[in-house]
Formats: sequence, structure tokens, C-alpha cells
Amino acid sequence: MPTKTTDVDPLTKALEPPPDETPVQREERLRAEAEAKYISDIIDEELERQKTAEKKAPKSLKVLLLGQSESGKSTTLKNFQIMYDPKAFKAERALWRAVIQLNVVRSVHLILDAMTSAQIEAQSSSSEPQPELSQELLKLQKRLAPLLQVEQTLTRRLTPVGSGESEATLLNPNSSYADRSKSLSKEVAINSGSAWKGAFSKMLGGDDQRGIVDADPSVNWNDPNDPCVVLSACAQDIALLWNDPIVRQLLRRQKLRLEEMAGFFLESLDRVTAPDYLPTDDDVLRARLKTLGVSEHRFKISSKLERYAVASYTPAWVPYFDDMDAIIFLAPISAFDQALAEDTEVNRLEDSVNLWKYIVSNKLLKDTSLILFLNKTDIMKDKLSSGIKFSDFVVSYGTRPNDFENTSQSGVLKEKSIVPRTFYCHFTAVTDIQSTKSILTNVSEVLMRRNLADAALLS
Ligand SMILES: Nc1nc2c(ncn2[C@@H]2O[C@H](COP(=O)(O)OP(=O)(O)OP(=O)(O)O)[C@@H](O)[C@H]2O)c(=O)[nH]1
Ligand SMILES: [Mg+2]
Repeated sequence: MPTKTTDVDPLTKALEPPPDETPVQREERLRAEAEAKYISDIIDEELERQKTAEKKAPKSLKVLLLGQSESGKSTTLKNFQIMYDPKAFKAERALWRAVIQLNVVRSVHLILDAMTSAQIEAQSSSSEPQPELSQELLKLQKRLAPLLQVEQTLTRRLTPVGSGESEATLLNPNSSYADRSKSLSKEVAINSGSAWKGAFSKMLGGDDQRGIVDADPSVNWNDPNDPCVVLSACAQDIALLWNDPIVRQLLRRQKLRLEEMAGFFLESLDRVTAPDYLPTDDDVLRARLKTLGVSEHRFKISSKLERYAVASYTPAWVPYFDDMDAIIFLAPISAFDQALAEDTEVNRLEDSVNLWKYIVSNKLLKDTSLILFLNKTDIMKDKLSSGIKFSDFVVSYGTRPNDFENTSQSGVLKEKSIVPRTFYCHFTAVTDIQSTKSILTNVSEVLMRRNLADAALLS
């Protein structure tokens, strides 16, 4: 039926039935049209369904862990892993064994270094008298020399060839003890990628590829080249050294508080040097291995949500992370009496405060949730109760009581943000799995709720 109006659009015109349409053709055409509409409606419905689904299931959450070196980023990540990817965490247990062995060796070398510097000082008449090293200690010093080799072996195996990182300095195998002391101030560090894990699997498997370990506890623990052979042979001597009253006196004088240092295992020597030693969850959390660079991890938190956790600590990274939903900022409050390893002029707490100020005032991060972890509260408490005065390092603290309640509320780190936002602040000791679990659960819930609220606003 031709229409009489002239202002009809060309499309309608094109779709018009032909003027000479037969009843059969007409029936066929109507059937085809109905079918096309049916299909088109299904597509529309599907699109609509997808749109609603997208609104309901928000994009994955991206969380950045930020803080100075040794603030606890990797340790927090391990907690995420325990909670949301326990299989992967378990699988790496055997790899951490060697890290812990290296941590033990490092502690021993810190003691031996303290002895050496005491000997050197004793020779210069100007200094105050040093406690004299006993014959027994001098013998221990000699007997523990093989540990130098163990340290080199472990370091070499931990840092894959060509990792190209200057901080992951390999110790020169020909270096003298004094040379080594200098290089020891540099920690062993690994790239955040998984290259070191690959290198390790090979190492644990031995030269003859006796077994691909990949963290399977059924490693060949009887490998004669395993560092644990020397380590367990030295265990008794290490214990003698650590428990020696002169050593304790020396360490006190040099203000070396090993118990509070990262990767301290000397109180569990028998256990961690045993040939069949496999680290516990707590051991893995207390193990210390410096991370270089940024790593990204994905976790499934609920059936719909995934989380990225990325670790980094340099403000230079910040512009790359403006699409983060949240930053967990770690400030080790126990570090109030320490200087940065990379710049001994800078107090570590002050450095944390400066980094935090930079973050809260950064325009790129104005839509990012900020969660502050005032970490290492356990060490903080120990320090304060052992008589270290907070006000000696934070002058503005004045004469307030030197206890955790007061110092932790002193507001040092609670800087105001340039944009109005909610702050979440937690006192943490991320080496404590139980308390960290409830904090991380809480953080996840807050972030998911915020994410859902944002999605609702957009709809
Ligand atoms: N006692 C105690 N030790 C902690 C706490 N948090 C972290 N540590 C230990 O401190 C050391 C450093 O923690 P990491 O997680 O390696 O620090 P990081 O921020 O990843 O440091 P980098 O990799 O150098 O950037 C590790 O040996 C941890 O076991 C804490 O709350 N209490
Ligand atoms: Mg790290």
C-alpha cells in the first residue's frame, strides 16, 4: 500500500512492501520481518543484561602496597597470599628455606663484624676500653669462617645471573673478611619477578636434576652441596656465639639490636638449621629478602572480585599508579630511632612521614582510597619498654610518657589530606597472621563496599 505523504524517510521507503506483492509473498515477508525482530529483541535483551551485570559486578580492585624499604610490603603480600591463594603460598615454602638460611648467616656475620670492629677499636688508645674477647670467642671466630662460603653460595644462587641489579651485589669470592664486611651492608635483593624462584628450583633439584622441586617438600634434603650441611655443622658454635655474655655486651655497646632486625632466627637455631627443616608459615613471614622493582599479583577475593596487589616504594612510581583504587601505605613506626640504609643522614620515621605527605597531597591520587598501616607495633612496644626514648628522636614529642599508647597517638603520621577523604588507619604487626587476617578482611570489605557504591553512582 503506497503512502501518500511525501516527507517519508528513505529507509521507510526502502522497507515498504513492493506495490505488486502477492499474498504469498506478503506472508513470506511478514514472517521474515517477525523473525528479524525476534532476533533483534534477543540481542537487545542480551545487551541490557550485560550492562546490568557490569554494574552489579564492579571491575577488579587494584591495590598498591607502598612504603619505604623494610616497611613490610612483601610481608603484607604474603598475608594476602595465605588468605586468598594458600596453594601458591604453600608451594613456595621450600624456597624460603634458603632465604632463612641466608638470614641466619647474615646475623652471624653481623656479630663477627661487631667483634672485628671491637678488636680494631681496642688497638686505638684514644677510645674507651672495650670488653676483651675471650680465647673461646677467638676460636669461634675462626671456626665460623666457613659460613662465609655458605653466604656466597646462597647469594649467588638467589641472584640469577644477569639480573643486572647493582644492589644484588654478589660477594667477591676472593674478598677478605674486611672487604666482605663492607659489602655486607648491602643486602641481598631479588627482582620482584619470579626469576629467582626458577633459579632456586634448579638449585634445590641439584646438578643432576634429581627432582624438580618447585616447592614440593619432597626435595632431596640429602644433597651434599646444600648449605644446610655446613650450617647444621656450625649450629652449636653459632649458639655459643649468640649466647656469649661478652658478645651481648659488644652488641649493646654498638647499639646492634639483632632481635629486632629483619630476618632474625638465632632464637630458633636448632630448628632452622636442621637438615630436614621446612619453614612454618610464621617463619616465611619473618624471613627477609629485599624486593627490587614492582610486582603484580592477582587474587580472587570473592567469586566476582579480583585484586591486584603491587609493591613499590619510590615516589617516582606514583604517576603510574593513578588508576589504583586503593593504596595501603606502610609506615614502620618502630623505625623512629633508625636511619635509612640508603641514606644514613635521614631518619626512617621522618622519611615515612615525607613519603606519606607526598601521597596525601598528590592530585593524581585524589580518588584513591588511602589506608595507613602503622606497622611493626610489636617492635615499637619492645623498644619503648626497653627504655629507648621516643623524644630523643622526635623532639616535638616533649615530655609525654614514653609508652605505646601515647607515642602511637602523637599524630606524627596523621597528616591532613588536600582533598576531603576518609582515612583508614590500622596499627599492625603484619608478621602476626591472625591479627593481620582480620585487618585485611576489614580492608577488603571497605574497598568492596566503596567499589559497589561507585558503581551504583554510575548507574
Ligand atoms: N616484628 C615484625 N617484623 C616485621 C613486621 N613487618 C615486617 N617485618 C619484618 O621486616 C622485614 C622486612 O619486611 P618486608 O616485607 O620484606 O619489607 P618490604 O617493604 O617488602 O621491603 P623492600 O622489599 O626492601 O622494599 C621482614 O623480615 C619482615 O618479616 C612487623 O610488623 N613486626
Ligand atoms: Mg619487599
